[in-house]
Amino acid sequence: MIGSATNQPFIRLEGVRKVYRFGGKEFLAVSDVTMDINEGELVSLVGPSGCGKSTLLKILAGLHGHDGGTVEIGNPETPFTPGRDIGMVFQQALLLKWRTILDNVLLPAEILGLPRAASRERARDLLAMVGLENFADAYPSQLSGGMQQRASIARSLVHDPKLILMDEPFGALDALTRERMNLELMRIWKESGKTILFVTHGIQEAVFLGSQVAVLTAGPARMAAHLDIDLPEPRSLSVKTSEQFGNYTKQIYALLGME
Ligand SMILES: Nc1ncnc2c1ncn2[C@@H]1O[C@H](COP(=O)(O)OP(=O)(O)OP(=O)(O)O)[C@@H](O)[C@H]1O
Repeated sequence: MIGSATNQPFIRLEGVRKVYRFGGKEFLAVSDVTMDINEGELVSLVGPSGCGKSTLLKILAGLHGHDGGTVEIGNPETPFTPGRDIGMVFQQALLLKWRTILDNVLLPAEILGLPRAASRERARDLLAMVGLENFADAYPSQLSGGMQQRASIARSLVHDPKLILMDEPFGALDALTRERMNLELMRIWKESGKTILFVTHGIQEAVFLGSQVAVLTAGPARMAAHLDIDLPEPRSLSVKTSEQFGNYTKQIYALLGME
């Protein structure tokens, strides 16, 4: 984990509120979310379905506005340019089927008009980092779901963004592949040093991956807690059987009223 040289957090959310308006009606999706996130953290956002996790991610991505509170990203040491500095990973890999894996990974660099040769080199390095170096010229249909999701993680990193937003990236994968992808993501996070926000329904997944876990309660989203997760490093799957891990998951179940 890289620490920020400044005392100012990388992300500052203060009393964030979001109202959806449709058909003359209003729906309060996020009522009051306050949290600070330092650079280099992997923060899991966990909470029940419909509690506003994706909405919060979309606000951070600049895809949705907010109706109250403040959202600030960046600090004097690490300035932040919204269109340039965000990488996104969704539940589905959303690869373009007519483009090779390498060309899919290159897409954000192309859209941003980054230098071609350097981007290709970086894309190849990223494919190696996610274990797909031999699939650069393959097409998405030739890859398994887990491999496609690894390609989409490489794509989210190709333009070297400062913030990666992940919305249930492993939700569509089978249980074993999901565990393998958790280990992969852990390694990629350590290697890249990026700030990552990771939305999940999975309490175990949230604790296993997060350096911090933000717990949101049911709609409208409110912060129930923001926990620091202190588990032995490097984390391996066996940590899930430890008492410490069990205590964190129990605490989150209790916060969600699911004891
Ligand atoms: N574009 C929209 N217009 C109106 N309501 C919306 C819109 N997007 C989301 N909502 C509502 O806002 C609430 C929060 O949705 P959101 O997708 O943020 O929740 P979530 O916690 O990510 O859910 P899930 O875990 O099931 O994906 C839900 O009740 C949803 O119906």
